[in-house]
Amino acid sequence: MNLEQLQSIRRDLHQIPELGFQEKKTQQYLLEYLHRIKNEKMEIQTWKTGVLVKITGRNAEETIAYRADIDALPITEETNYSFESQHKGNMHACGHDFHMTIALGALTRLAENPPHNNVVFIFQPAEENPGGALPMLQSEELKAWWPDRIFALHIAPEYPVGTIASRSGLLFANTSELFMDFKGKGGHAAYPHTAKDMVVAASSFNVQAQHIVARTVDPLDSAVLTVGKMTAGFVQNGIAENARLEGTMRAFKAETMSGMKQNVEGLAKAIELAYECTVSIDYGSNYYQVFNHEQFMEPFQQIVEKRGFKYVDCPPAMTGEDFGYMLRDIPGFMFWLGVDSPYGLHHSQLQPKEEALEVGVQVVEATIREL
Ligand SMILES: CC(=O)N[C@@H](CCC[C@H](N)C(=O)O)C(=O)O
Repeated sequence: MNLEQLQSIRRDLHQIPELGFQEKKTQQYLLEYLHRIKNEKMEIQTWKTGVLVKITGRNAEETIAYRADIDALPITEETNYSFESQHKGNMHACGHDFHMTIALGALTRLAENPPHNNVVFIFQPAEENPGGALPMLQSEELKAWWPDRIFALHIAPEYPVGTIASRSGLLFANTSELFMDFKGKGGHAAYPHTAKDMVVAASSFNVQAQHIVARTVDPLDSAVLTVGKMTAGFVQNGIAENARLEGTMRAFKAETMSGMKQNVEGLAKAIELAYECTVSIDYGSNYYQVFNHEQFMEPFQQIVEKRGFKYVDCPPAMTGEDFGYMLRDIPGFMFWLGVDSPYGLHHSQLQPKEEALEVGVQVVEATIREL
């Protein structure tokens, strides 16, 4: 498969972004492609909206797996691509269209010329939300094809095409979503003393919550508390009875995350008292840290450099990934693939360079054959 074919697949997938566990068209697209190239070495099965493919190795001693996530984000695309999202309000703004295309490219080459060992390709739903990796790990389908080793990639807008970045040990943080509902008393804007204003209560929570990272987390440790969405009220001259904050917390250490949750709960109680309201907290999905197993990193670096690409030993990031659960249970690693976009992950104008597709396919194929 050449770059033109990879681009064509990526552009098809880019137009049909679907949220976690709703990836029906994406699954259909993957299955149609896989059945077109299917041969006697390949087996295909589905799990919810995901797909698993096994290629039997020539002389298999073990099984290596490669995981690609397939879901998209509720972001309205602003790239002006001729092939922009046909699902208004959803976008492949985290590069999962790239991840799937690279998997299909490597799979096609390996199906034509099978590797020594068995390989399982995992097209996993719901990475962004609510998390597909953990239930997939517990599924009969994956248990039947349980791999000995596993790896995955994520596109990296900040690195040039041809650069691969990773590290031994911690790569991505522990994460917890944060959903908070504030309930007070609505009223007329001109009579604030008769109401309990949840715009003020939720704003106050968000401003004060910034002290949690700044003043309760050891400066030599690292954590994040970000509210990405805030909704409240109905009208400009009314007082909002309800407000909702939606965010995420990140920490490199699990105990730091527990401490932050205690502080969030303490502050919520203080807001209840101060603003005479009720506050409920839901932590949504929590992802386990991505921790790369040391034994793979040196051989992987050699595989990358042997193909003429640049390997960078990078610092850990505050991104999260439910692939962390897979690495908790199966030895392996994850790496960043440079795609050189002026706009970052989760941005409505993310524009990864498509030349990186070929780099990804070469590295994934070579890793499966040589690691
Ligand atoms: C690589 C990446 O961007 N992953 C997402 C994972 C989201 C986890 C969860 N929905 C949360 O927001 O905590 C990320 O935002 O890092």
